[in-house]
Amino acid sequence: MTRIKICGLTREADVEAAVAAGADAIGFVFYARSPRAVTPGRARSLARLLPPFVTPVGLFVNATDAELQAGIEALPNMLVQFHGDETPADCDRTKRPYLRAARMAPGVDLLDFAAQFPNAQALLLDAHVDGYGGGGKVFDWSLIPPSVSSRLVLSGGLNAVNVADGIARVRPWAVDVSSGVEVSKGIKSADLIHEFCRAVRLADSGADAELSR
Ligand SMILES: O=C(O)c1ccccc1N[C@@H]1O[C@H](COP(=O)(O)O)[C@@H](O)[C@H]1O
Repeated sequence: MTRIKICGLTREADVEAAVAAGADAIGFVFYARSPRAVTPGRARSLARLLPPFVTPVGLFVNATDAELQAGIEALPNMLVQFHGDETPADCDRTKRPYLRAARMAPGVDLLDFAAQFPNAQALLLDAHVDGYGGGGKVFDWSLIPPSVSSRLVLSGGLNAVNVADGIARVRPWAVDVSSGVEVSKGIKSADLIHEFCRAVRLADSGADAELSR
């Protein structure tokens, strides 16, 4: 079963829509330059809407220790998503479970990158865009070496139309979407969230049918 993360939530109604649609994880952007940024206090009040077994994820880009600490204090059970230029030592220093984003572009050696981050719970693969991420851009999935052994979270320009193809080709542990379920930056559409989650479930059931043949 492919896990689903919906990222960049700023409104109660969007959190409720993501939970109702069956999302496994909800991302809060703690990066002040993002149009989807929330403060730790705002993230804490949005995260109160999460039921058990739906994981809050805090996204950081080159954050200071104080910024990380403020996010972790607001959401003590969060998974950290490092989406900037953080080194393995930066990531390990928080002593929290984390995802490490790899910004995919021609020439990126994902095997080498994976070897640098053995403690990451998963590598989150996003397209290389200006502004670090959330650009709604699909990268060339053939850049992913089949031999990479880390768990992968496929991200970057996913939407209800292309996510099944991504699942079939990459077989990721999880998929992550932000722009593809938005009407404008930081404002999600409940309909698009439901369509995205439905497309993931359909892709999974297609894969199951294939396996049982
Ligand atoms: O959402 C942002 O504004 C953002 C800013 C800086 C780094 C990452 C960001 N978002 C993450 O980017 C990927 C891909 O998003 P999209 O679906 O292509 O819009 C996703 O993990 C977002 O969480």
